[in-house]
Amino acid sequence: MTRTPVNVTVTGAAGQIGYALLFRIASGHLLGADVPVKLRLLEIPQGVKAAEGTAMELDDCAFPLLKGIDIFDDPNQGFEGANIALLVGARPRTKGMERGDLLAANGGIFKPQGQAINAHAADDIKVLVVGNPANTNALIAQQSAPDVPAERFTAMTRLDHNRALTQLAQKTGASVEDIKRLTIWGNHSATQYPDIFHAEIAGKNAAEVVNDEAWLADTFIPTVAKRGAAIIEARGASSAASAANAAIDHVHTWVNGTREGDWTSMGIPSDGSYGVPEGLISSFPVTCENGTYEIVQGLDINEFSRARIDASVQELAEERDAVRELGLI
Ligand SMILES: NC(=O)C1=CN([C@@H]2O[C@H](COP(=O)(O)OP(=O)(O)OC[C@H]3O[C@@H](n4cnc5c(N)ncnc54)[C@H](O)[C@@H]3O)[C@@H](O)[C@H]2O)C=CC1
Ligand SMILES: O=C([O-])CC(=O)C(=O)O
Repeated sequence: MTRTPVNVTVTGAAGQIGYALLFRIASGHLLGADVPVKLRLLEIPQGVKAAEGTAMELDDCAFPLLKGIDIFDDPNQGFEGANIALLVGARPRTKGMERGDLLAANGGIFKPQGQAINAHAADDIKVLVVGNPANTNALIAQQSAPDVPAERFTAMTRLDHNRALTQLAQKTGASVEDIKRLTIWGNHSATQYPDIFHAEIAGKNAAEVVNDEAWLADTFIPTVAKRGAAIIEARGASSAASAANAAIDHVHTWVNGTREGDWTSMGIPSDGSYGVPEGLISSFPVTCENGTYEIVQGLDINEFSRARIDASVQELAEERDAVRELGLI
């Protein structure tokens, strides 16, 4: 039986992450080696020509699963029939820009995109927001799409999750695939909290294996939380290939499920679990099955973790209040 292609809309398609992302979507890494895709690339008018160049290269790969590429500069067309939307394009912070200016500039992108998703996307749309500030951009898009179930809007903390896995593996000499149940809580920002208290390394509690609270507080957490800045410092450009890889992982896990006995981290609208105010798009431990996710319940949160989760959630609440004041939600 021939499968109907899945429509995947990618915004910011001509950017750094877009260039690292599109070839992997087209080669089957996003949804699976047997799932045909059609790409819908959304750019601003100045980005269209570069997106056309990338589309030429995609054609030149002769990917068997790639059933079409269309390029748009109008979100209403870009999200038409979209089953999966990767919102990558965002307004970066430039010199002298205050946080409020950044939120306002991104509101000008994510509000109309949320409205376009509401009006034109397929009924089964799943949205991943990558563009920063990812959690609050996701909140703006979600609030602008009242007819789409809120849980379909997610923000990317999988890059943080993957960074934490490797830091922990390198510290303990374990292999990344032996590590399970690690969690990123809160915001995709320097306040995020990578939590190893429930993680397991080859079946043993990770915090007990590490047994070094000073390393946790002074090395592990800041290394993971500030990794984006460290990459910018070293590379002279922000994480692109690793961010694209994390976006692939996020959607692949959401659609195809978490592995047995493990969970992942996703920024999702809070249902009030773990004291995170309902509606904030915050990172939680989640399991995925059959294209849906559920927050892992019943974890004991110790004092060390509680203070850090609360601080990151407080930052999310402040960002929400700021965009509310700007009339964006
Ligand atoms: N959540 C996460 O873990 C991470 C998030 N990021 C964020 O991802 C975003 C993209 O990063 P890069 O690709 O490196 O940036 P980039 O600047 O190379 O590309 C962004 C692209 O978005 C396009 N764009 C801007 N406004 C748009 C709109 N309204 N509609 C469609 N396209 C639009 C631009 O023309 C540009 O081609 C940034 O906000 C970055 O901070 C980056 C790394 C990790
Ligand atoms: O700050 C940025 O643009 C990059 C980023 O989010 C990250 O690498 O985690």
